[in-house]
Amino acid sequence: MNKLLDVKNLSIHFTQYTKGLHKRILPVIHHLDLDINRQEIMAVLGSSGSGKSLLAHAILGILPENSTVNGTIAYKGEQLTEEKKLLLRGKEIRFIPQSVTYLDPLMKIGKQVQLSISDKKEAQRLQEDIFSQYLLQPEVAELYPFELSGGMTRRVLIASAVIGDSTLIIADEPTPGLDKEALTEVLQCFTDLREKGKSILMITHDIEAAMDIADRIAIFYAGITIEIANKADFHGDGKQLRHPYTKALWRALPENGFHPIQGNQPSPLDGTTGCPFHPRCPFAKDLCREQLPEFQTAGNGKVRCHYYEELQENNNDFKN
Ligand SMILES: Nc1ncnc2c1ncn2[C@@H]1O[C@H](COP(=O)(O)OP(=O)(O)OP(=O)(O)O)[C@@H](O)[C@H]1O
Ligand code: NI
Repeated sequence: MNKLLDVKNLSIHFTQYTKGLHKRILPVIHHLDLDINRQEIMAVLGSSGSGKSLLAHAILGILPENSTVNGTIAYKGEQLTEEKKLLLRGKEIRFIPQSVTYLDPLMKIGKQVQLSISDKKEAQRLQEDIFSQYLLQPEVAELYPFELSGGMTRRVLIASAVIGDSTLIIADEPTPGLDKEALTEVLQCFTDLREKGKSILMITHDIEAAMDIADRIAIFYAGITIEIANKADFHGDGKQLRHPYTKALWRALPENGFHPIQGNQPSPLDGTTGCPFHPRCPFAKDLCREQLPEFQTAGNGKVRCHYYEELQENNNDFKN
């Protein structure tokens, strides 16, 4: 079976208690769908707050206590239960966290990396090997997290995630703050890992990095997957792209004319009905305001838009 991970209709809400102990339910993710094949790099694109990190945390089983998850996550064809997540986390499924605060500030770097190796006898040797592979000087093992530069910290986080036998690597924003050279290095490291048979879920804001190395790209908007496209769909005038938001993201790139997108993504508390993009969509009709579109197969991708076929045909008239 080619499919490694299959997330269907995932929703997450948080239960909060406000002043006077009033209970409030905060629905932050509604309909996330995502699948990853073996030996594939799947990028997840979406603006801040669209639910990218929460999806990663749901797969890993590290969501906060006050969260409730619905929907299904299958791994290798079987339901990924909380017990299984605990068994696989840090072993078959590895995580490169978004925040460097995941490193223990009081533990030397070498020791921290060794913690992720199950064969304790081999831990030091493997850690030294991986450091040389990631161009980290042996002395780095003796440093504390605050002594590392941004680029070095990223490399340490990546090195500890790829050490040993993993099948799926989830990288949450692995590239911000890197200079061009370090960025190329990190992206190359991901394509090497794919060559070695691993699958990678790469969460990013960087559409260009995504297009550089991903096989497919999933686009999230306000906690909903609105499109899954092949890398090849991102070219020319964007005609192959299906959702108006994806088309708008494409057209906002400097090389495509820098057409900005007006407005903001709705917050979970706005109570926006229908398609979450409708307040910003120049093509929105009554149906878009009333009903959330189904996530449907469209060519070799998927889209959640009532009028995507019409839009694909009239791509050149696209205005925003
Ligand atoms: N513990 C929490 N309690 C309440 N709301 C939360 C919690 N964690 C996240 N959220 C909300 O869920 C939404 C999605 O958050 P998430 O961290 O997944 O976004 P993201 O796409 O990773 O954004 P960024 O690009 O900024 O990292 C946001 O609106 C966020 O405020
Ligand atoms: Ni995030």
